[in-house]
This record gives sequence, structure tokens and C-alpha cells, in this order.
Amino acid sequence: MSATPTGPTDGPVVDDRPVVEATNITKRFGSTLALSEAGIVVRRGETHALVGRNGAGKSTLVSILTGLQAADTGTVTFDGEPAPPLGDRDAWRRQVACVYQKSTIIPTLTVAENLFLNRHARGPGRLIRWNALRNDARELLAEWSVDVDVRQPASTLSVEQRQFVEIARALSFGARFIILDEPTAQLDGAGINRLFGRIQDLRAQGVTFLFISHHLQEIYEICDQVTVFRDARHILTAPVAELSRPALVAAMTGEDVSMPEAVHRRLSADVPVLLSVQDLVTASGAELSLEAKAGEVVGIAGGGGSGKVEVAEAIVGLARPASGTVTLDGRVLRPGSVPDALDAGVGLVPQDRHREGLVPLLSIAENVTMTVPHRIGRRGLISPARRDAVARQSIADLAIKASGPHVPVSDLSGGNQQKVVMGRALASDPKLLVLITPTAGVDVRSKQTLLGVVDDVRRDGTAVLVVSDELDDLRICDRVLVMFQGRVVREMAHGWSDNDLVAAMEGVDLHHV
Ligand SMILES: Nc1ncnc2c1ncn2[C@@H]1O[C@H](COP(=O)(O)OP(=O)(O)OP(=O)(O)O)[C@@H](O)[C@H]1O
Repeated sequence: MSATPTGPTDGPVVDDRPVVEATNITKRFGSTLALSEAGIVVRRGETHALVGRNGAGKSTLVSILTGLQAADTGTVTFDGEPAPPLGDRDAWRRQVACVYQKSTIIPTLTVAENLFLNRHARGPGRLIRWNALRNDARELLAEWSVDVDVRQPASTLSVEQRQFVEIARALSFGARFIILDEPTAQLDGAGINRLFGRIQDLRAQGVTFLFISHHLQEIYEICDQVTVFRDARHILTAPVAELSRPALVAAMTGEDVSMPEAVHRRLSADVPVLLSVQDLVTASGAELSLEAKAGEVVGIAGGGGSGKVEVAEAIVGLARPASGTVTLDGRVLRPGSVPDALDAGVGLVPQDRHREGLVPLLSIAENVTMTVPHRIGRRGLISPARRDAVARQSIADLAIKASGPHVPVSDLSGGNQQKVVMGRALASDPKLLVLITPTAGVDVRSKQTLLGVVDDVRRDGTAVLVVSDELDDLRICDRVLVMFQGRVVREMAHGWSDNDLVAAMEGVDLHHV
């Protein structure tokens, strides 16, 4: 790997030995080369970004740095010492922890139990000393200023609290090096600010972070070094301040990339209304009425708690609304029924691809064609050739990085899994495409591909709802309805300014209603 320039940082650099150094790491999965003589050096006290396109090898490196997988070749050292043997989990926990997007907290246990249950001294008769356990948990959280009641069940924690509890747990094992894997993906603006404040505080207390994100502005905000991986290789490591945004994108993609142009088409008056949502009220009380014409792209924007996801889920049948009707091309959809919505011509990219999206152990072909049995066979008999053809088309159209249609979805990187979800939504040639946070966890180039799809389908007369708080997602819309606290507070015509939209999502500027 290239030399690591160590520019002056404003953080407390204590000594110069790297907290972690991975050198010449190669890792293969069958015929896939996930890492090729790649490496990284993270120095004490820095917040170091690891970026790269989907499938670049980031997660594979994290699994090797945390002792979950062995590299085929190469070495890992912590503070100059060889990494522990793979099986010695406790020794690894003393060095490093990763806070993943998916929680590793057990929801049915309390916060205190999650923190200490398996390593707490027991009293006479090996009984758990609950008071002592709770006190230790309280002390730990107080030490790291985490304001959470240790008796509450972990299932009641917000995403943000859960992350803080996981960080405190890692610190309690002695680790002072923490990997954050897409930590902001499920947080709203205020939550991100609090997380960043916490990272700065911990950094001042001597904690080193490796920060993985597809949001480049976050890297410029919070990190001082950045390492770029591309196609399984280390491309560069540099101080963030010395790398321009175009140079960073170019390093990630090997080319210059710009986001899809916001092409705005004026829909003529005689284009028919395809989707009509009338007086929809969700179980949590969010309200929406809207009409979308054939070929129209309507954004539903809003921060956390705005109700945008709830209304979208009610439209597509993932949740049963309290009242209201959804009509698609003259057909009233059955409330709370996804099969009915699919049958009526809805294509869906759900918010959580792990929960409602994919069956990980099935192949790309099986996942993509799951909702369109009629396209791949007759009378219950599936034609494998036709199924593979549909999948190959998706792989080509969406530039899915995989060796073929039979690869299990669990072997794909996160961003490529998201493309499979999009492929499945498109496989039915939907009349209405509903995209809920479609580019979460997706790199710049893949974002361009996914958003480019919208332009293709709208040309064919599909109505599209884009439900998101990402400005890049919303920019492709003909108009954006902004929700705040369960209501549409503003409709923004195409050509809005970033500031106006962000202000509206934050609930500012309500006089425009
Ligand atoms: N268990 C596995 N079996 C087979 N292939 C795998 C496995 N894990 C990862 N891969 C492959 O290794 C490559 C690197 O994947 P990795 O998950 O490390 O990428 P990533 O940079 O984390 O991507 P993303 O940003 O999309 O999460 C990809 O081509 C992926 O398909």
C-alpha cells in the first residue's frame, strides 16, 4: 500500500504506533477476490474514514480487523503486536469492536443485561447479583456519558441510544479502537449531530475510530484521514483536508461521476391520474392525500418522525391504515395487503431490505423473480431459463456486481443487495414504483444507476413515489411533498434550493403551508 501521509491533526495524537495496521491482506470467496494485497494503517487518536464503492471490500476488511474471518494472506497488528488467534474472542474484544447497522444487542434483555450478563461475578450458589450488575452498568454508562436507564428493555432503545450502548460495551472490554459501519444510515439530522458530538468527545478521551460511510460530506465533517478501496485494492490514504471531493470520488470510482441531472418534464394536462391517495391516516396518525399522474415522480420528504415511511408503507400494504383509500389505475387497493398491491401493479423497494426485502440464502434469480411467477412459468411450473434471463437483465440493467444469476444474495455486498431489491421491484413492470430510502448504503456510482432507473420507468408511464430525506434522491422528483410531524407542511416545485428543503424537513418555514 502507499505511504500514509500523517498531516497535523487537531486531535490528541498520543504516540505514533498505529492502533491497527493491516498489511498485504488478500481474501478470496470462491472465485471472488474480495481483498487483494490491501491494507490500512490507523493511528491513535484519529478518526479515519474507509470509503469505496459497493463491493470494494470494506466489510471484508472489517471482518478481518475484528477477528471474525481470517485473511488468506497478510498480517494484522494492534499497537505493533500480532493480532490474537482467531478463536480468542475475548482478546479481540480488548482490541477492537464494530458497531454495525444491524444491532448486536439482544432486544428482550435489559440494557444492563446486555452490557454485563455473561461476564459478571456471581454470588453464592452462582446466583446473578442483579443489583451489582445494574450498578456496574450504570457506572459504565455514566463514565462515558450515556444517558440511558439500564433497567429498560433493549428493544425500547432508539437507534441512537443503541449505538451509544454498543460503544460503551466495547469500551468496557478495554477496546479503544471502534469501527462504525454506516452509523448515520438510520439517524435523522439531529441524531447525526449528536453522534458526531459523541465521536469528538470520545476522541478527546483517547478513542480511535474507523468510520465507514457512503455520505462523503460526513467524511469531510468528522474524519481527518481517509482510505479509499476500489475493486479489492487499497487506492490511497490521505488527510481529508488535502483531498478534494472530486479527487475522492475519482479515487473511489476510477472516473468522474456526477449525479443524475434533474431533468424536469412538464406533464401535459391530459395525462391521466394513476395513483390517488385519499385521506389516508396511518395507525400512528400520519395523514396524506395525493395524486400522481402516469410518468410523474413525486417525492415524499421528511426527517425522522415525520411519518413519511408510515404513509408509504400504508400505501403499499405493508401497514394497515386507520382510514382512507388508495386507488391505482381505477382499482381500490385492499388495506394492509401487499399481495393485493403487487397484483394491482405496485413495485416496492422497502426501507429495510433485511426484513421485507430479500431472502438472503436464495439466489439473485430467485429473489428478483419472487413476485412475478407468471413471467417465468405457467401453471406453477417455473422455467429456470426464463428466470435466469430475467435475472441477467437485472444484473445488466443495474450493474449488479456478481458472477451470475445463481449467486446467493447473502454473498453480495450491501449496495448490490439493494440493487437486487430494485430489480425485483422492476421485474413486474409496475404501474406505480414506491421507493423508500432507496439509496441508503449505496455508493455514488450505484446511486446514479438506481436513480437513473426512475427516469427510464417514468418514460414508460410509471408513476413513482420517492420517499426519502436524501437530497440526491429528491432532486429527481417533479415535486416534493414535505412532511413534518405526520402532516404535509409544504409542497416544493421542482427546482427547490437545498436550504429550503432542509428547512422545511426540520419544520422551519411553516408559514408557507
Ligand atoms: N461470504 C461471502 N461469500 C462470497 N462472496 C463474498 C462474501 N462476502 C463478500 N463477498 C464478495 O466480496 C466482495 C467484497 O464485498 P464487501 O462486502 O467486502 O464489500 P463492501 O465494500 O463492504 O460493499 P458495500 O458498501 O456494498 O457493503 C464482493 O464482491 C462480495 O460479493
